[in-house]
Amino acid sequence: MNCGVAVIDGGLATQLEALGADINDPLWSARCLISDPHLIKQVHLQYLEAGADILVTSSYQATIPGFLSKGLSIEEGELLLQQSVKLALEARDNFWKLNADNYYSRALVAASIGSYGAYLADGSEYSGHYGPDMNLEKLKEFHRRRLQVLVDAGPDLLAFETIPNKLEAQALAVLLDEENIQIPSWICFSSVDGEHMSSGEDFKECLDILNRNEKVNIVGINCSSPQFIENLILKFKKLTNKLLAVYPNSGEVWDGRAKRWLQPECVGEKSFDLLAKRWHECGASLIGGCCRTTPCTIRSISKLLKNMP
Ligand SMILES: C[S+](C)CC[C@H](N)C(=O)O
Ligand SMILES: N[C@@H](CCS)C(=O)O
Ligand SMILES: [Zn+2]
Repeated sequence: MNCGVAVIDGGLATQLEALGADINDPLWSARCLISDPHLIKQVHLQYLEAGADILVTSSYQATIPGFLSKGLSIEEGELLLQQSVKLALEARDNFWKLNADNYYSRALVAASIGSYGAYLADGSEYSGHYGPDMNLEKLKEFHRRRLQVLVDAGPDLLAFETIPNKLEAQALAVLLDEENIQIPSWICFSSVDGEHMSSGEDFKECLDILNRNEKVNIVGINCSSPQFIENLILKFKKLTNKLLAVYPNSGEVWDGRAKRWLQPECVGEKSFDLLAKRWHECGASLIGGCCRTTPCTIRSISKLLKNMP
């Protein structure tokens, strides 16, 4: 990794869609694990080509209960979770065999673990409203088996993504301890106002909890507007000494009911790559893109941050 920065890949689900996959489904991108695994590998290869140092797997919305509701067995669901890691490891290894030269680094594979809200498939990863019956134990049990299966499949790290509230972050931190996870992990949050967690809670209380947990190596923001990121990095810098990861979306806003992306009310003037340079200057160490960002986005970041030709 060059210059103290690692480039994370870009949107996986939305790039699968761009390649023709139908992800309008409660499983969202995880549907492709059943129907189009070759497309998942193709997207991973596109991001490697674009200079990504870290590939995030296709398991964001892949859950055992989600697969069960499609009529699959527990064993079949677990195999699909393993497959998500295998596809990324194979893409990484194939690409590295052909491209172990000056400007590519051997990429790492981060197993994606989307929030409980992602599993609900109703956009609640941007509200954090999980209902009055939700509690720490339920969130731990929701996440436990998928975490075990993904870790056993051999990724280099874990990427908890689009976490919208403090309770879920706390559940994940406790789970990492209970399961004695030995690979590094990041926990990234969504924010819809650029100041708070999506739930409206303060980041401070949440980061105070994570600061006490050594299994969480990296914290940050994903799938939120790029316009919010600089302010949030400066905020996080005051609240934690952990490494910071930022991989915002394109700035479009997900309408969870209509299941479509809406144009932002106000469009910033700076391009994504220039913003990314600023995020690095402000202290982010891992930088990439989330939904609706593309291999072109990642190539432009790689050029600017790592001097990739
Ligand atoms: C990050 S959002 C665009 C993911 C999709 C959502 N969980 C859904 O299924 O509608
Ligand atoms: N890693 C997931 C995040 C969705 S918010 C993806 O890129 O599809
Ligand atoms: Zn996203």
